[in-house]
Amino acid sequence: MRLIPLRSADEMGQWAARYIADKINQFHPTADKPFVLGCPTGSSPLATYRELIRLFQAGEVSFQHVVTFNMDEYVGLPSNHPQSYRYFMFNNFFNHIDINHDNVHLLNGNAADLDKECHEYEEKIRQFGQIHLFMGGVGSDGHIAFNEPGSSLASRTRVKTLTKETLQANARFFDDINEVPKMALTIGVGTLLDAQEVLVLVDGHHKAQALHAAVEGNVTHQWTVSAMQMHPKCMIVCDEPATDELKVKTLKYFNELESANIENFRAKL
Ligand SMILES: N[C@@H]1[C@@H](O)[C@H](O)[C@@H](COP(=O)(O)O)O[C@@H]1O
Repeated sequence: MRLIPLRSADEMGQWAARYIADKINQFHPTADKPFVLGCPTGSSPLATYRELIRLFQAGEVSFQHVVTFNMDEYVGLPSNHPQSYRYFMFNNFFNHIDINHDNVHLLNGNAADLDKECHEYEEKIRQFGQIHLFMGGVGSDGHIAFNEPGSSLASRTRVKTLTKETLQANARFFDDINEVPKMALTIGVGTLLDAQEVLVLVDGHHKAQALHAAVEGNVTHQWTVSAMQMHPKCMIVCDEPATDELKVKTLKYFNELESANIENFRAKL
């Protein structure tokens, strides 16, 4: 696991966007060989999407041959609801880049048969072989996608009931906590572990315990982000407040490991 300790959420966005753009460009995607990107929603990836749009506008990356799969979606929200993850993705990202909308995959939280929807989603991912890079955020309770505490670390895409903590955390996007859907469709921890590479964004003091669990804790279904310790290629990008619960020694270790890369990245900004 790599940990990239940066200063701020904006800097995280610049790092992650540059990393994703470089990956796409190095892959040389074509219609027959698209780059498959996994996408999260939430406040954490906003700066990354903004920066990816800027890189696209500057001609530094194209999404013409990029296929996307989103991590999760609420159950029962109309697709044009401003808090649906479909709406979020088009509004904050897809409408501003050159992606072919046929290449966008989002779970349908209004499907008549939700289990079938989840099963078919996994099948669609398999048809592309593998997700090359899955970007994710983390909840303050350590959930990745909507894999709430207690989720099987071998889980696949399925319906999940959201915890009270998640409902409370996401209430800020709705007028009333009772409007937050109580269920969601989410890729599983196993789905994420199958990706070739995972990039996790962790920002803010309220995520400090989750970061501690991810980096210093044991692998446990209580903090599903900790499963990323078993991934052969996972990079966690964080800001300063998120490191509040890490041991000084841990932070020093990762700072030293990454200092040349971080200096190099800042020099190019
Ligand atoms: N299902 C989403 C997650 O995919 C997201 O990573 C997390 C953090 O959200 P935020 O980035 O807004 O803190 O919470 C939500 O519940």
